[in-house]
Amino acid sequence: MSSFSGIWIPLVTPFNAGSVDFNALDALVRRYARTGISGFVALGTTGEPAALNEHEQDKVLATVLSAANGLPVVVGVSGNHTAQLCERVAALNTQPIAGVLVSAPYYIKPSQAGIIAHFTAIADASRVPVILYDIPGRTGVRLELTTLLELAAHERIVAIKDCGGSPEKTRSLILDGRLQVLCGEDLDLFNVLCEGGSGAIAASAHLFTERFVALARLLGEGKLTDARTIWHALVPVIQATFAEPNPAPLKAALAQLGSIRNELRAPMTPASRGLEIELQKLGRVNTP
Ligand SMILES: O=C(O)C1=N[C@H](C(=O)O)C[C@H](O)C1
Repeated sequence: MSSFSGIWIPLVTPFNAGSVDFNALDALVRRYARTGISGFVALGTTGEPAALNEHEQDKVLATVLSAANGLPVVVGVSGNHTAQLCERVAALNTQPIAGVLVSAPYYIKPSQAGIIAHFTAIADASRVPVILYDIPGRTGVRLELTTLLELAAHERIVAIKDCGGSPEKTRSLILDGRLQVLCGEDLDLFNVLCEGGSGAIAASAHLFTERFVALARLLGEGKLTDARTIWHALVPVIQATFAEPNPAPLKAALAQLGSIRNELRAPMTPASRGLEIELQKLGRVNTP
């Protein structure tokens, strides 16, 4: 059975003078692959996939796969045209990927029955595991608990990236036990892992990655006091990472570290100067 647990990094897509910076992406992935993370998400929300054409998306995936050093790679898939997404997933299945991370159809607000049919069609079209991505703040549509429990019966739907905003729903899914629950709301990470979540897909884990890994390990071992110390130091970093639209703060922080250029594609804009200064201070405070 595939395991979606531990800390997964939903990678940023570096740019340089308007083009995708594949060298920077390659170097990032090689570095993170040595930090103890469980895997990567390519083309997740943080990777600005809507700003990439198909050729760029394919090349990003190829770059991540070749640099991941054997770590599993999940690919983000989003859209609201069920048949087209089934074709996309079937095409992705030809790649050595660990799964697809599929968000609910955005903008058009289908019924729960429509959502069940959508995910079922995609899971039927896939040979690799499907991770549901519940993020109503971005898609405009909630995945109700009954919907998720029905989808959990599908043999290829094995996990959820949970940004659903409902601790009760998260708890019910953990107790149900059929879907591995990956926290997708970084500030909820400590609580979700304590409740029995399997891990996290956390954009903020681009920063102080080893500490996120240690946090998950310590909580798994029941070492609450040590885990708390790490968590309390990470909270301001996570807050700053999401103080402005993701991935702008993250790209500013990674640029300060010299890993990438501080560039996004329109309509996304770079972090404000004030936040850049705050990120710089946090980097100094948190650097051992
Ligand atoms: O790219 C992702 O996957 C993530 N997206 C969330 C978001 O941008 O809302 C945040 C999460 O940390 C990972």
